[in-house]
Amino acid sequence: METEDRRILIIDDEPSICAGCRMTLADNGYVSDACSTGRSGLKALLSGRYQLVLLDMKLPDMDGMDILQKVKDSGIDLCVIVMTGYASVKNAVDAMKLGTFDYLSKPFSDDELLNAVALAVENRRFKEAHMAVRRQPATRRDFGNIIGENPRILQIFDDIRKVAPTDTTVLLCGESGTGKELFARELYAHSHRSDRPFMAVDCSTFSSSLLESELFGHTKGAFTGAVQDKEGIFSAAGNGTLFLDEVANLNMDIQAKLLRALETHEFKPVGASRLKKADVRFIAATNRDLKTMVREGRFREDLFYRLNVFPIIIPPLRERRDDIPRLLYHFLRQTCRQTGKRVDGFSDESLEILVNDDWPGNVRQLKNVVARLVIIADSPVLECQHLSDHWEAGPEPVRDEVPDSLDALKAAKQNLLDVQFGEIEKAFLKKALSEAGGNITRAARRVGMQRSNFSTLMKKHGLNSAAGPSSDRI
Ligand SMILES: Nc1ncnc2c1ncn2[C@@H]1O[C@H](COP(=O)(O)OP(=O)(O)OP(=O)(O)O)[C@@H](O)[C@H]1O
Repeated sequence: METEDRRILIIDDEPSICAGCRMTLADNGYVSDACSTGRSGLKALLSGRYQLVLLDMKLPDMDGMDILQKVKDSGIDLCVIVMTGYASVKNAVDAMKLGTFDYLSKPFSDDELLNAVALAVENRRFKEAHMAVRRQPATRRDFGNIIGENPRILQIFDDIRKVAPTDTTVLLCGESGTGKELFARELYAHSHRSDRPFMAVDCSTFSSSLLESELFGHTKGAFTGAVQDKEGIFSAAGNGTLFLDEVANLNMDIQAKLLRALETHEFKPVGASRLKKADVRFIAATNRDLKTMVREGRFREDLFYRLNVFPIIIPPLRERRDDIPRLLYHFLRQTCRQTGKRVDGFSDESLEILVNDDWPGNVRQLKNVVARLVIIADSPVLECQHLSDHWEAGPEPVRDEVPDSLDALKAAKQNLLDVQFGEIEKAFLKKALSEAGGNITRAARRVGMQRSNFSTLMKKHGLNSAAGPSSDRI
């Protein structure tokens, strides 16, 4: 974007902003022009000469949103950085929904301007590179640590291959145990920062005050017990990658500090008066619906858009059942190696039950179940009998984060009840079916339910009538 044919346009009615930006950009090798009205700016943009625009949202003759909409309608592929006052951050977020890449809150520093432009340039290069390169057929050869051939997993490998070489922030979303950390590590391994540190922080394991000092460090005397300066994870990550797990657990105060770190790559240790720089690549993960949290006012909207630049959704295991046999055999071999025990495989019947299970704890639960089955196995083939032994050991607890508000506590309680009640409900259906020899009508009658309700519940739990005598819960 530094060359003459890839100019930057600044549209702002304040001459001092235009002049200041142009000077800073010129000092750093960028070529730019400026327009002081919306109409002249729009005309210049529609000429197609510009690939990046710094756009003021409040112009005397036109609204910035109208300009954005018209450019979008024209089909011109433009990277937009919105410049806005603090009062209109909401407006800026709306603009992001129209395809805006970034926003700068006025007044902004030269560094903030240059950071935003550099990110936009990098994003542009990334998009161009991948438009030019023909899509490679999905292959899993270079993802040796991850077991999966399901099309949605292969698509994730493809996405990781594309996004890993950039410094773009990635948000991994998926239920607990789906493999978010594993995918984060693969992303890191495929990035140009793979020879630098990978630091993982579980945001749910620290109290808010401790987390701030863990992340950003602290100075001596910053709080009781801070007997010396301490480097935080941001500093320790050096020029590496920071994996923020369970990012939904950050409180509002730390969210604001993280937002600054994401925007300016600057952070302030607790008790320090000066900002420090950190050139870190961020990967975040969540098992919560951040959009809902934003709607409920529990997660900052601007931080959400900052994190959600490149979301990767990891499906729960029950939505990729074709991978279950591969995972079962992978963990079977792994446990056999670790324990020195010889178990060759699963009987067809037990495999079918395992494949049809709901796996609320996803791959982590499956891994633990296989380990337990191998340990208790007394024959080279795992039979249904072994599964029922496991079932008596109780369902796998689903790990969850420590709630940080009354609402979150209630949601956690409901979640736990749903999971545990679901298990009881399923066992109840299986028992009734088993006692009725697999006959749905008789099973429903025995427990005093209408057949239609009974069979709806069976569908909910993925049971068929054969799930009677032989089918036991894993
Ligand atoms: N596709 C997979 N292939 C092999 N192992 C996997 C796969 N997915 C997950 N695992 C294993 O399952 C366990 C849980 O994975 P991981 O910790 O990455 O999940 P997570 O989504 O980050 O969980 P949480 O949200 O609870 O932190 C790990 O031991 C991981 O190695």
